[in-house]
Amino acid sequence: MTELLAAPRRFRALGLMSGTSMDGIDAACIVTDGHRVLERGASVTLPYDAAFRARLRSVLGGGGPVTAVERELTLLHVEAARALLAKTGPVDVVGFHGHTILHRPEQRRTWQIGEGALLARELGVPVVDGLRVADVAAGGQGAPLVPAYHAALAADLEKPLAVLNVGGVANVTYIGPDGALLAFDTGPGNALVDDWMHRRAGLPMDPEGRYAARGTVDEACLAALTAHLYFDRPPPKSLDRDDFTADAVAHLGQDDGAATLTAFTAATAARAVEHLPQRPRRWIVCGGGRRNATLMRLLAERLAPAVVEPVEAVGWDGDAVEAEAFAFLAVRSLLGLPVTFPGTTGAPSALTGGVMHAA
Ligand SMILES: Nc1ncnc2c1ncn2[C@@H]1O[C@H](COP(=O)(O)OP(=O)(O)OP(=O)(O)O)[C@@H](O)[C@H]1O
Ligand SMILES: CC(=O)N[C@H]1[C@@H]2OC[C@@H](O2)[C@@H](O)[C@@H]1O[C@H](C)C(=O)O
Repeated sequence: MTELLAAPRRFRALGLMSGTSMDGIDAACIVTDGHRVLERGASVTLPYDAAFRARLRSVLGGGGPVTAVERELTLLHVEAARALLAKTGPVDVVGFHGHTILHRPEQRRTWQIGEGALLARELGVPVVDGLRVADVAAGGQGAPLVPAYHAALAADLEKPLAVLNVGGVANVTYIGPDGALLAFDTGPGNALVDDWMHRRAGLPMDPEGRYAARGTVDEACLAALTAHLYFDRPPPKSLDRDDFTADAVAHLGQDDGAATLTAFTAATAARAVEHLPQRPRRWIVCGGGRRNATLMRLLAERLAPAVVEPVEAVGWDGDAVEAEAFAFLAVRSLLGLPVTFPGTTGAPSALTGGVMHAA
């Protein structure tokens, strides 16, 4: 407590995120008082090699031994954090997401692997992890967590506004004219397309959406995919990476499959509108999916007349938003401020969260 009282009002914080795409670790620094984003600093990405990605994939679901992969994942986070600290200089706290290997909020289970204590020891900086745990224990979805940061970043932007993150899974944050938040996972992001490209073309993704652009959307398959009851369910709601499969497109050719799965992501993100209190006039898109030109075109078509643009249009860094968010949430945790809200995770009330590991 004395330590907390002595702590600076402005915190330099470093956030670390290993997302559902399993493409690597994003690390970013910000300066914040836990309410406002006072400065956004440098960021780095440490990509996973194919062999580690395969090992990480092998522990998804949590059915087998995870210790060795968890250790390796943590040491890769040490490497990513050190690379960033070399650019930014020392920080007060690190926010560590870890990697989600299981997410079953209806069973009050969510599991992010990563050893916060080891990371804190190696870096010599206090680490906050376990940011989803208290929320899920209280009956919340434990996700999405980033909306509180979207709201802080969007403080001066015109509302209502929708922020769409297209990572492995896609999630939306709606910020109403009064600042009220409504957030949920909309459906698949890039994960199904990535897996499809991996199987059919040996590629980690559909670069810029070029394969999807050459293909034709199979409307019957798209209808079968979007018939899933998840999309009718009102929020709060969240997804595990592998809640959807590409089985419905298995018989399609490489390009038509990519086109149909990309349309699936766009169609379900657009269906989020059904659950929003008002139609946003502007959608800003972060996450790797904003680099997929075919996806961006389909989103613009389905959300018209709303404007759809990458978050760079408002000066944010679409690759760093999630890592920055975990820096922000770590500071909020340190200050005992809420990190989840009834409108974001369905938490029964605004809740703080996170587990602190001393350096
Ligand atoms: N140039 C590109 N063209 C097409 N797709 C791209 C491109 N660059 C990145 N992507 C897509 O973005 C994905 C990575 O996105 P991102 O880093 O936002 O995901 P994440 O942080 O793992 O996910 P999550 O938000 O689910 O935690 C890649 O797997 C790929 O599908
Ligand atoms: C359980 C889990 O790790 N969920 C991720 C996933 O990836 C995107 C979407 O699904 C989102 O709900 C969440 O990540 C971001 C960082 C979040 O919590 O806001």
